[in-house]
Amino acid sequence: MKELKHLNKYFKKYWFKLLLGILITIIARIFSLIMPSYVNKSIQAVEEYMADVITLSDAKGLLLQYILIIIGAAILSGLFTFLMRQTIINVSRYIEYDLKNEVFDHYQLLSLNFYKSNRIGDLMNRISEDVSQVRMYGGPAIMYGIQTLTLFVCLVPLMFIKAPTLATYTLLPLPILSILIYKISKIIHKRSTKVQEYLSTLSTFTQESFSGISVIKAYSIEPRVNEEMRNLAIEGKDTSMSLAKVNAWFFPLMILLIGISNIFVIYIGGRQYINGEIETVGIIAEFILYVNMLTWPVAVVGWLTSIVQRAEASQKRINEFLQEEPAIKNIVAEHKSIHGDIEFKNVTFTYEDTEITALNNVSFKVKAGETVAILGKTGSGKSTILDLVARLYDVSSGEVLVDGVPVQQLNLDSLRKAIGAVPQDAFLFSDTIENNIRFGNENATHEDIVEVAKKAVVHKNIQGFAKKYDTILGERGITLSGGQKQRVSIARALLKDPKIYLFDDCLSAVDTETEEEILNNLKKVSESKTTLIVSHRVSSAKNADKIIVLDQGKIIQEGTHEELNNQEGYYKDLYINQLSGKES
Ligand SMILES: Nc1ncnc2c1ncn2[C@@H]1O[C@H](COP(=O)(O)OP(=O)(O)OP(=O)(O)O)[C@@H](O)[C@H]1O
Repeated sequence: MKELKHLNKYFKKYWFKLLLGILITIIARIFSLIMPSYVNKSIQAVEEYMADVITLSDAKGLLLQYILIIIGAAILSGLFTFLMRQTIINVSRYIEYDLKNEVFDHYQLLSLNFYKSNRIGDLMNRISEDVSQVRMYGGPAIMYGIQTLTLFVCLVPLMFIKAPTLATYTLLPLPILSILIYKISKIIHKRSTKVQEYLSTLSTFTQESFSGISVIKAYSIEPRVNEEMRNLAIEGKDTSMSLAKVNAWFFPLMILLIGISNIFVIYIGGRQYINGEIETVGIIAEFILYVNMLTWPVAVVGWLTSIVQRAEASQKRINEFLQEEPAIKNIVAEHKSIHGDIEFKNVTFTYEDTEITALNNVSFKVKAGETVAILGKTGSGKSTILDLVARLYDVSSGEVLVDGVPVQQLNLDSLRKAIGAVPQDAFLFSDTIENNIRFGNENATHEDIVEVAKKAVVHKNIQGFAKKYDTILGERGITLSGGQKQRVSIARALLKDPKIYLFDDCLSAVDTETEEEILNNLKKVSESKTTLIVSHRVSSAKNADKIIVLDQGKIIQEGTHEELNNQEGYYKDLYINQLSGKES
């Protein structure tokens, strides 16, 4: 139960509703207890009439009175059972909602390293499946727990007062039922976990098959994929069958044990009645009703134990992530407006997971408003520079300064709000094109969006779609070509109108003519903005105020287009190659 202590704050938050729910549960159970004794009384009244103790009209009057009481108690018990679900189950839904938000908010704080070291499926499972398991503890477990406790506290003593020997025999099979249900619940849990795991494998497989359908078709590997699918289906059938088999035991077992209890009641009760140890046959009917009322709560004891164990295991997994400290911490509370000067001072950076030193003692300065292009072979550390400016990672040694202040000492929100980043693989959400661009500025009007789309040279393409700016983009924007996606992503950054632009090879998928047009537009837009452009093309770099060439994490050349073109080296070779149309 140690892990579940995390939920205490939520129980405190909803204490009133919870307490009310507990009271209502107790009242609902007490009303349900009224019925069996009045069934007994009704039979007793008939017995008395048959023995000529009371007249027919007295018997009728008594029966009517008892029936009305039974109906009234059933209605009240039903009403309170409804209210019980409305309070306790509602509280569990609130807790589920709060916990999901808490986990999600925490996920948002965690840095990229966390996402790399944990699978997305695992993150999703903890926020959905595990939170649902925990909800069962916050709702059904409490509700059935209180119900069972109330019934036991009220009913068992009542049964012993009415007929002690009969009560002993009636209750005898129930603990066995409880233990059996507990054991079966555990097996059910194990097997349903396997089914869950299987389902997530299946969904990953199908998702990949559909996303990669063009590769599958191009390589003509449909038979292999079909075979894999067939094997997965067989595995799915086997795991589901093994779950169904054990599930099939649940209710028959319950019915068997209720049956045994009922036989005890009838046999022992009948003998006791014949021997005159119990005064009325109505007691037998009353006890049969008690047995039926007790069966579910007794079965629930076993079920509850396994629910609590599962909730504990799930909360443990949730807590593991909640206790994860964000690697990038925002230690400065006050916001600051950013001007746009950037400086790298002897920056070395090693990725923790791969231990690759992406940048090695890199130093350079960019004045606010300047444009700097970063070139170099693939894997030379270009994107890493942009990531460090946005403080997606913290440097291993050296300093990244923005406006002369180390980025760690800037408010993270201020820093990131001042940056408009266009990543290498433009990510678009499954939403309209307009909303995807609006991401850059929630308050922008349609006209603003059209204006930036024009600057990013994607307006004409968008106009070509039937629904224009309202075109919904599929998962990862599959309805757009690579170049269109890049340009929508550029429009999004332009709309933000930030102080610093970080363009990461974001024109790689557009033709050189469009590239030229976009670059001209960007030049106008970014006149007073600090701009870092990562590229493989000289055409994107030649107009920059400064060009930096990286190789294996080190700066090997630095200067303007003219300067670098006048010295032997990577830049000049690249320029000549690209001029003559060859690929570098
Ligand atoms: N997220 C990451 N985790 C671990 N290693 C990484 C990560 N990103 C990059 N690296 C490694 O760091 C080195 C520099 O990568 P970076 O992406 O900065 O290069 P790049 O010059 O932008 O390459 P490209 O031109 O291909 O985009 C590479 O060796 C790469 O494998």
